[in-house]
Amino acid sequence: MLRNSLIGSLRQIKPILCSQSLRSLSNGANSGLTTIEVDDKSGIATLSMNLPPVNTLTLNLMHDLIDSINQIECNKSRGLILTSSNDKVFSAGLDLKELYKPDQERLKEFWTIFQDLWLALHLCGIPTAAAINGHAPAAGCIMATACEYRVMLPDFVIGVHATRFSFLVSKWMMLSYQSVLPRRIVERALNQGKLFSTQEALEVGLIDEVAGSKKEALAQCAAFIGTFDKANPIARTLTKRMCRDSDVTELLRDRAGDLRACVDYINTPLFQEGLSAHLEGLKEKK
Ligand SMILES: CCCCCCCCCCCC/C=C/CC(=O)SCCNC(=O)CCNC(=O)[C@H](O)C(C)(C)COP(=O)(O)OP(=O)(O)OC[C@H]1O[C@@H](n2cnc3c(N)ncnc32)[C@H](O)[C@@H]1OP(=O)(O)O
Repeated sequence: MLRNSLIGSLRQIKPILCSQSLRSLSNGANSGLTTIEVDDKSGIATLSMNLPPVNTLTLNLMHDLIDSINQIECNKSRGLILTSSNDKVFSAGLDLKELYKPDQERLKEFWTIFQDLWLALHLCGIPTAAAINGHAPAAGCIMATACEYRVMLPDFVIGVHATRFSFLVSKWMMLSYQSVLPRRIVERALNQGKLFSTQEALEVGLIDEVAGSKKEALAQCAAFIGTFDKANPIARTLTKRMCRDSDVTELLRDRAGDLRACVDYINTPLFQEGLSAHLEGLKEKK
């Protein structure tokens, strides 16, 4: 019953490209904000975000990421490693400019594609890992928590600091955080708007390992993906999705409701004032 409903829900977001032959993965279908490199020996695909200066999740980057995840999954790569081609920032999270005094239709599209991206990553059938080679605040952290394993480089920060700017997060974003960290730590960190240093993130279990360089991080992610070699891939995928069922059901059950709540909240003076101050703060930093 659970499995059938899960498979039913998953069909809604199944990649549409799966019937095509995609042995040589390219980003022809998107606008080049991501790159995919497949290691011929291991069969593992590295998906890099490549939107200077800080990989903000714009509509285009999110579209590219979804296309790329679908391509990698359809091509039956052995695993997916998400990383950044910027050596200081993994991702700065959602594009704040899209949230400030937004055009209402575009905001709806923006939030819907963010939901799609999280679902694509969270339910990706193959093993996933994040090589976090730079700062990963807010939605940058949420993307990393949607992966199955996290390796991070030293001297960066990761976490969801939304409350600092009077932002809230959706329940499914919170559940993503909570799928990695104990609830009491999530509750405290969200309420504090805490960004964890690499070392703190390791100590609480937000990340699994620290790496000395990006090359090492990619190797550690690949080693994690290799740990599934003895598992039957279909059984593994179904098991992963069953384990994640309660996290995604919250969103799949009422995507329209989540969209409405978020759009309403983003339009409040509380949110808009907090965002305006945050954007000023980013400018003044210079
Ligand atoms: C009651 C029921 C309610 C139900 C639920 C309601 C839910 C409501 C939803 C509300 C939305 C909440 C969603 C939150 C998720 C998010 O992801 S929001 C994004 C948050 N991200 C940030 O705050 C990160 C901000 N950036 C930084 O901290 C730094 O840039 C950095 C540490 C990532 C990197 O620092 P550095 O390398 O020094 O670069 P900068 O000089 O700071 O930045 C370069 C350049 O980029 C601009 N920029 C940075 N981040 C963003 C961003 N997220 N969006 C847009 N632009 C960004 C920055 O301003 C610089 O621009 P200029 O060069 O000055 O033009």
